Parts: sequence; structure tokens; C-alpha cells
Amino acid sequence: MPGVTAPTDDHEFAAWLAEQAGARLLEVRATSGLEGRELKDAGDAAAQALLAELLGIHRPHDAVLSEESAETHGDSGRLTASRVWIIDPLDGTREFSEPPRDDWAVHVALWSAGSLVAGAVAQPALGETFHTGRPPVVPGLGAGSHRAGLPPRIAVSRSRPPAFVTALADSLGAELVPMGSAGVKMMSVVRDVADGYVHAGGQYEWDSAAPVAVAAAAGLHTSRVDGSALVYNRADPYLPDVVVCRPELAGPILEFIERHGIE
Ligand SMILES: Nc1ncnc2c1ncn2[C@@H]1O[C@H](COP(=O)(O)O)[C@@H](OP(=O)(O)O)[C@H]1O
Ligand SMILES: [Mg+2]
Repeated sequence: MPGVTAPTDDHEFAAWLAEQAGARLLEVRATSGLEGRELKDAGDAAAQALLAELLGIHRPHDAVLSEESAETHGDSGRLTASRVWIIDPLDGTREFSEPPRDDWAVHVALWSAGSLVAGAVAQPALGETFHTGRPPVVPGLGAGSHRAGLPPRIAVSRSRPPAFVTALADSLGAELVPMGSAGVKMMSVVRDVADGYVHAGGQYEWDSAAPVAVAAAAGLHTSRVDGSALVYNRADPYLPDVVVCRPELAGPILEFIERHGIE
């Protein structure tokens, strides 16, 4: 909280920030008495206000790109800044407004000199925070026999699954695992609840920056659907597609998309 000692290390600071906002969101959900649209708006606003305040106090010289701060979506100094916090104060807003669902998250990433250099994803209702300071250990990573004989699991949007992902799953003999929040879906691969997350058709840098930083630190594949690198802190923060998966699935997923496209 304001006035409390914050970690100096950027990885630990990202995790601390995400946890502070997560605690505030749990409080809003439990005590506001709001529902639906009003609960979504109250959550977005409370998490944004706290993160903006804490970043202003503890990292006053850094720039910010936040979903909930429209003035940061243009330049606002971030395009020439050496350090930019890319944050989504509440990812999976829809699921946040449907208690007791736990598939919503707080995303905090730090971009510097062209790369993501730290990131944290808090899943407050799960009591978990994943971060680059202590990269998560993905069960069975590098083991050829991981879930041998079982179908791969592809995490997909619960409310707007892209049609091509169904065709992809059929082709891979995979099953779809619907859930909310881009960060939760990427962390589901880290947690071995799913083996991959494939999305196209719309998203912004704040939806993927922090979870991609964590997933990459954990040794997972991260890219655009054409296999190219995810690039952050661009003038236009629209970043419509992403693939995060266990390394052994990257070839089959990217080959399917190259052959069949994303329509
Ligand atoms: N087609 C699209 N266009 C823009 N944003 C999208 C999108 N599909 C998903 N998103 C964003 O990605 C996040 C996860 O969505 P989903 O749960 O459907 O997978 C949501 O973030 P927010 O909850 O922060 O708005 C949502 O707004
Ligand atoms: Mg989001």
C-alpha cells in the first residue's frame, strides 16, 4: 500500500503490484454489493487507481501503458521512454463479475529497450501469483512422455472462441478447455491445466505482455500466430494474436495455421 516498503527488484515489484491490485479486487468483489456491469466497472477502476498510485510513488520516472488509462494508448511519452510498465489491471473482467469464478487476473509487465524484462500475473481468487523473479516450473517440460497417449488440451476463450481453433483442435486430436482471461489461459499452460493457448482476431498488448513474460521465463513457446516474435510498446498497442504452448506443440500448431489460416 502507499507508504509501505515496496521491493526494489523489478521482478519482485511486479509481483507485489499485481498482488496489491488483486487484494483490492477481492475486496471490491466481496464488499461492494455490486453486480454485473457495475461490478466490472468498479473492479477496473479500483485496480487501475491503485496501480497508477503505486507506480507513481515507487517508479515515478517510468512510463505506463494501461488498458484502463486511455491517455497512455497514444504516445504519452512511452514511445521514447527507456522503461514502460504495460498493465492490465483486470483481465477477464467478465469472469470477475461472476463470483465465485477464479479465471480473472492482474497483469503487470515491464518493457525496456525492446524487450519484456519482468512480468507478473496474479490470479487472486486462486491465491496464486506467477512471476519472472521465480519462474514457474512447468511439470514435465522437456520430458517426451508428458501425458503420453492423452489428447493435448488447448485453452480457448470461454465467451468468443475463434472458429479456427476448433479446426486446429480437431486436426491435433486435442480437446478445448474454455476459460476467461488471456493471462489465466497462458498460466493454465504454466500450471499444466492446458498444453497450449491459441488466439487470433483481436487483443491488445496489455492482454498478453505480463503472461507472455512469465510463460517465456518458464520455458514455454511464445509467438504470434505466424511464428514471429511478439513485439511490445508499439505506437499502436493492438496485438491481435498469440500462441503460448509447450515447446513440442509449437511446430504442429504453427504448421496448421500456416496451411489453413485463421479465418
Ligand atoms: N476479439 C477481441 N478483440 C479485443 N479484445 C479481445 C478480443 N478477444 C479477447 N480480447 C481481450 O482478451 C482478454 C481475454 O478475453 P477472453 O476471456 O475472451 O479470452 C479480455 O480482456 P479484458 O477482460 O481485460 O477486457 C478481452 O477483452
Ligand atoms: Mg485484458
